[in-house]
Amino acid sequence: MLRKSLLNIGLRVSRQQHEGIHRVTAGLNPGNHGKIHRRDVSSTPATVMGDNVKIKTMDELGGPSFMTTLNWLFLKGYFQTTQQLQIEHSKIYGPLWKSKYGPLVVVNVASAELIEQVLRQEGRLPVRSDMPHWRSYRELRNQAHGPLTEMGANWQRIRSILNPRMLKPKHVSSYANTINGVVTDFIDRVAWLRETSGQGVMVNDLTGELYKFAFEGICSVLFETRMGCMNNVVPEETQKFIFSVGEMFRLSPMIVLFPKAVWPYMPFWKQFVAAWDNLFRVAEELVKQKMEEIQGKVNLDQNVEGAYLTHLLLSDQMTVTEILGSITELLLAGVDTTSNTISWSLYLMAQEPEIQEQLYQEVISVCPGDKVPNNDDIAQMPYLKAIIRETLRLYPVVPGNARVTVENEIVVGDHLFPKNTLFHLCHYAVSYDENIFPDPHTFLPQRWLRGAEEKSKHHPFGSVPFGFGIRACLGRRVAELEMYLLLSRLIKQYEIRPDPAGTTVLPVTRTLLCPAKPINLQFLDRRVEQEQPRKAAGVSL
Ligand code: HEM
Repeated sequence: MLRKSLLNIGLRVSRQQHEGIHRVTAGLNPGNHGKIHRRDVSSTPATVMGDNVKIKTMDELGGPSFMTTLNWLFLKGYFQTTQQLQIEHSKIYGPLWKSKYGPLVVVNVASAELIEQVLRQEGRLPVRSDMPHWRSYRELRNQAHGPLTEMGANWQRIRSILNPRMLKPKHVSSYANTINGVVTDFIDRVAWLRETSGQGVMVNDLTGELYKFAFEGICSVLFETRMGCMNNVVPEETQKFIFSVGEMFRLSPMIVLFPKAVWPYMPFWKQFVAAWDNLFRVAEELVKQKMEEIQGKVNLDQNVEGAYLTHLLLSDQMTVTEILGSITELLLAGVDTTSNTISWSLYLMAQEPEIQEQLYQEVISVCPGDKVPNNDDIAQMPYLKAIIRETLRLYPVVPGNARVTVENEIVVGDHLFPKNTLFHLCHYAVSYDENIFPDPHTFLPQRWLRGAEEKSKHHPFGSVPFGFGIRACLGRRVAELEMYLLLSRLIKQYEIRPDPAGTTVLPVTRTLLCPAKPINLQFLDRRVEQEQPRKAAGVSL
C-alpha cells in the first residue's frame, strides 16, 4: 500500500528504502519553498535522498492540542479570524501541522508545494470534506445532495450533468446579455442609493447591496427569471435567502466543534436547520414556478426551450429532488462569493486611484462612449482580470479549502498519511507568502499581467482561489463573467473613493472570508462630478 501511494506521486523508491520505510519526497522538501513548479511533482523523476531521511508517520507530526486550539480561538480571539490563525500557526509549527478541531483531526498545509502535493494526489473522485453537518441536514429532511456535498460516483454523475452549461465557454458567453441586464439594474440602484440615503454620493453597506446583485445574477442564469432583487423594495424571499446563506455559513464552524450526538440539543443546530429550511424552500418555490411555466407551454403546444434549469428539467437526467438539491447549492454558492470579491475589489481600488485610473483607461479604450462591455470586450481587458486575480489573492473568498484522501494513503512533505486523512489547505496563509508574492500586503494587480517579471516567479499553487482539478469551483466562469461585467461598467460610470469617515474594514472568516463590517464608499458620477465637483452636505470629496 505504501508503495502504491509513493508511485502515485511519481516517486522512485528503492526496494531497500521501501522496506526500511526510508525515503524522502520528490523535490518535496519544504525547504525548497517557492521554487518548485507544477512539472516538478507530476513529471520529473524523483530525486531519492539518502537513507538519513526517514519517512515519518502522522502521529509524529506536531501541532497544538485541542485545548491549545480552543485557547487560540476563544481566549486569544481568533475564532472569527481563523484566516489569520493559519499564518500564526504556520509561524510556530512550520508548513505542516496537525490540530484537533472538536472531534476532527485536521492536517494543516501551509506551503504552495505541499498544497500541490495534496491536490495532485486527490484521486479520481476527490472529496473536499465529508461536511457532516451539511449532510446531516439532508438526511434529517430527506433532501438530495448537490455538487457541494455529494461524494463518490454520484458526485461525478451530478458534475457531469451540471458542468457543460456552467463551464463551457459557448454556454457561459450566452449568459452575458442576461447578466448585463442585472448589471444595469445594479447601476440604477447605486444611483438611487446615492440620492436617497447617500447624501448624493455615498453607497452604504456595499456588500449587502452586492448580495442582492449576486442573487439576482445567479437566478437570472439558472431560471431565466428576474427576481426584482434590486427594486426599491427588495422582495421578502430574496432577503430571507440572503440572510439564510449568511446564517448557515456563520453557524457551520460552531457546529462542527461539537460531536454529532449533541447537535440536536444545541440552539445553534436549530438555527442552522432553520437556515437550510429557508434555502431549500426558496429554491423549491423557484423550481416549482419553472415547472409550471414549462407545463403551461406544453399544454399550449408551444416550443419549450431554455437555458439552465429548463434544460435540467427537460433532459431527464436527474429526478426533481436531485435537481432541487443541486439548484439550492448553486444558489447558495453563488451569493456571498462574487459579492464579497467585488466589494473588496472596489474597497481596494478606492484606496488606489492610480490603479483605478488604469482600469478606467483600459475600459474606455475597449468600450468608448456608450458601448456596454460584452464577452469579447472583456477578453481584451487583461488589467480588469488582474484586478480580480489580485483581489482574490488578498481576500480569497475560500480562505481554507480541504481534501480527504479517500483512495490511498499519501506522502506529503516527509510524512506518510493514512487513508481518510482530512487536509486543511491554508490558502490564505500561502497568499501572503513573501517568497511567492513579494510585498504580499500590497495590492499589485500588475503582478498577474503576462510578461510581468513578477508573474514568472509565482508558484502555480500560490493562489488557487477557485480550487483545483475536477472538484474545482463549478461556478467559476459565471462568477468571473458577473464580476468583470459589473466592475468594468461601474468603473466606467463612477470614480470610487473611500469612506470619508476613514473606516478600515478587516476580513473575518465565517466559513467564507467576509468584510467584518459594512463597506461604505463614495461613488462619483464621472459624467457629472468630474466637471463640477459637488459638495454633498457633510460629505467631503
Ligand atoms: C468569486 C467567486 C467564487 C469563488 C472564489 C469560488 C471558489 C470556490 C472554491 C475554492 C471551491 C472549492 C473548489 C475545490 O475544492 O477545489 C468552490 C466550489 C464550488 N463553487 Fe465556487 N466560487 C465562486 C463562485 C461560485 C458561484 C457563482 C457558484 C454558483 C454558480 C459557485 C458554485 C460552486 C460549487 C457548486 C462548488 C462545489 C463544486 C464541487 O464540489 O464539485 N461558486 N468554489
